[in-house]
Amino acid sequence: MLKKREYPILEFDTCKKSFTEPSELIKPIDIPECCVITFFREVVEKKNENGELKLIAELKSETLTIPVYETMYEGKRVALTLGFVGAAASAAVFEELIAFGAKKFIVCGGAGVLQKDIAVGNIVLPIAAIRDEGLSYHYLEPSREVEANKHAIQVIENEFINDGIKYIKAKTWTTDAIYRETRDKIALRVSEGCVTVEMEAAAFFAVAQFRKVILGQILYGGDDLSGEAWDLRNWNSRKDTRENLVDLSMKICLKL
Ligand SMILES: O=P(O)(O)O[C@H]1O[C@H](CO)[C@@H](O)[C@H]1O
Ligand SMILES: O=c1cc[nH]c(=O)[nH]1
Repeated sequence: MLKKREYPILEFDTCKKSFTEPSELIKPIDIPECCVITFFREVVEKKNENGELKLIAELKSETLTIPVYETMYEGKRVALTLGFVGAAASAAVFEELIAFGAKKFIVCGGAGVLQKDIAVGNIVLPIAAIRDEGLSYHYLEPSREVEANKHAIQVIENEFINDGIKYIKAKTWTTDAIYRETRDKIALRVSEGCVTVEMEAAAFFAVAQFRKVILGQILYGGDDLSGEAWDLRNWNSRKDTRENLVDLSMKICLKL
């Protein structure tokens, strides 16, 4: 039996096998090896309306169904689907995609910025995430941070450099509690080297390590938490940034 610790979240189980093992519950499908998970729903919907996507699966949960599509990028098959907001739900979607047979992933989403000079739309490449969420503690021993996959970081950077895309390489703060981002917590995370805050990176990195699949994440600067008051900056209406990022993610994913 597991040793009881003061806090349940620290009771890490080294046993790799789950009672609910995804590979025993979910049958593999004919899914492309490369899969882009995006949080930009309107971009996926537009591609679907334009007839660019083929539905290959549906990930059902109690409250909503996430479509999994396949598309072609420069003559190659790539899967395209949506993330589910929050570490726990995103990790479940990710597990199911792995069980289907996908092996290489790029995630693209937005994040709050903790540094004033990161404009809306600026690209951030997270190299590690501060584990201020719960999900990753079920996959990896407790630690402050989880690193992103080094190969994925290299491939993403090569593409940014080749395409002349400016980017910031830094840590991100993954939180479960969007409405408990306090001044002092923001200052602490900045002192630890974080430039963004979001809700999924630590979970994606932890599951990827545990399942031995390749995953890289690309964020773009959204709302601003670096000033006196929170500034929405209309970040989620940046149509072009979001469309370009999904296409760029497909291009990079096929190079992983
Ligand atoms: O645009 P996305 O990637 O969803 O980013 C951020 O916005 C959501 C919170 O509103 C969380 O998912 C967080 O990570
Ligand atoms: O998690 C998040 C995402 C965007 N903006 C925030 O302040 N927090």
